[in-house]
Amino acid sequence: MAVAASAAISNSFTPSIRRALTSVNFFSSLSSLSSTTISFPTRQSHYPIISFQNPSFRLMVTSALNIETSDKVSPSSFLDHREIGILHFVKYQGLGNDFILVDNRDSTEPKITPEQAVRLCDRNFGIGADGVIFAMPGTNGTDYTMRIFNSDGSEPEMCGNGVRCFARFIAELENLQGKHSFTIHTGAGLIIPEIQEDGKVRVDMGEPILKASDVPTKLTANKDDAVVHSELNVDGVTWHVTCVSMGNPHCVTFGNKESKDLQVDELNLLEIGPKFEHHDVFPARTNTEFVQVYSDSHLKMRVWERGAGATLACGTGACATVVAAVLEGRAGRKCRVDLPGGPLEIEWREEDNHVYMTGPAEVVFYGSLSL
Ligand SMILES: N[C@@H](CCC[C@H](N)C(=O)O)C(=O)O
Repeated sequence: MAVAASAAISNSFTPSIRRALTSVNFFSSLSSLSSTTISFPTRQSHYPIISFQNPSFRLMVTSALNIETSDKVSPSSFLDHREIGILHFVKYQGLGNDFILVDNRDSTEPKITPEQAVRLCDRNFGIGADGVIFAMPGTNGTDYTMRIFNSDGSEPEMCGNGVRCFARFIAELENLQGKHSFTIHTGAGLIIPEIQEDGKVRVDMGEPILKASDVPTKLTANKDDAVVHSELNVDGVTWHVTCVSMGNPHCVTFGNKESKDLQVDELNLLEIGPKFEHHDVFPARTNTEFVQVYSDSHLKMRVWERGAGATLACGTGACATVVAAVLEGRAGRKCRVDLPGGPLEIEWREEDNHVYMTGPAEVVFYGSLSL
């Protein structure tokens, strides 16, 4: 079985990668090893090859770590192959929030189902990711459409770290270098990422939605139409919450009646997170951000994501956090938000009411699978 799968996969690689694999007798090693390292005479000095044997799908990945470019083989030549039954993907991460990116530009139907996404996202039995993202044809005149499945198979409207990865993925697919900007249709409307010269991606995330019924939350609005610093009882503890949608719902808290200023490292996120996510005041469930204020322009945040649990970062969550901090009078409009996976720069601009997010997005590895 392993050899058959490997043979199919081998055809998906560029000739130089195939030569390298063949030269170390890769295919016979696949049936007995779960992990091995291969020297590559191509664009990478050492290519760790990891194979997963799984009854429901077969997968091989090639790591993109330690890249030393030495010839003309480009990642897009790998992605260009289109064998029937074989799905190529690239795994990306934005501050440790990781995604399986699928080239879906030839169809408006996602190439994998939510159920398959759950299996692929599994960190023990699959590739491991917080979600699967599809790069699709544009809608209403946009360059592209982005759809995403969370690791639980649900489909959110938007993903901030994901859209930075999406922009880098498009640049790779289209073989673009340097500064580039795209218009992307998402469930949260038009999103415009711009790849900067340094490789980071700055994203116009649009306007935050504050109207309680649109977030959505059943909590009563107390500041115009918005829910700001409102009391929410979660498992006997009264938390102060501000509700913000960045296309997807967020509940932001800086503390509760017992501990007014949170020490976010002390939180038991696994216990408290799901109680917020499934609270009956959030009809579409919610993402929750627990925030500590360092200064007027520096916040620290941990997140419990709807449909994905505790992740290392959440872009829409960082945006919602700064909006909530401004509404509660805790910080200015331009902040650095520290997440477990690293910092994001966020600005809620007064001039256009848009939120701008800047941060990294990197390839982790390339892979192929037969579903
Ligand atoms: N990690 C993402 C958010 C992904 C969607 C979220 N889990 C939801 O269901 O709304 C981000 O970086 O924004």
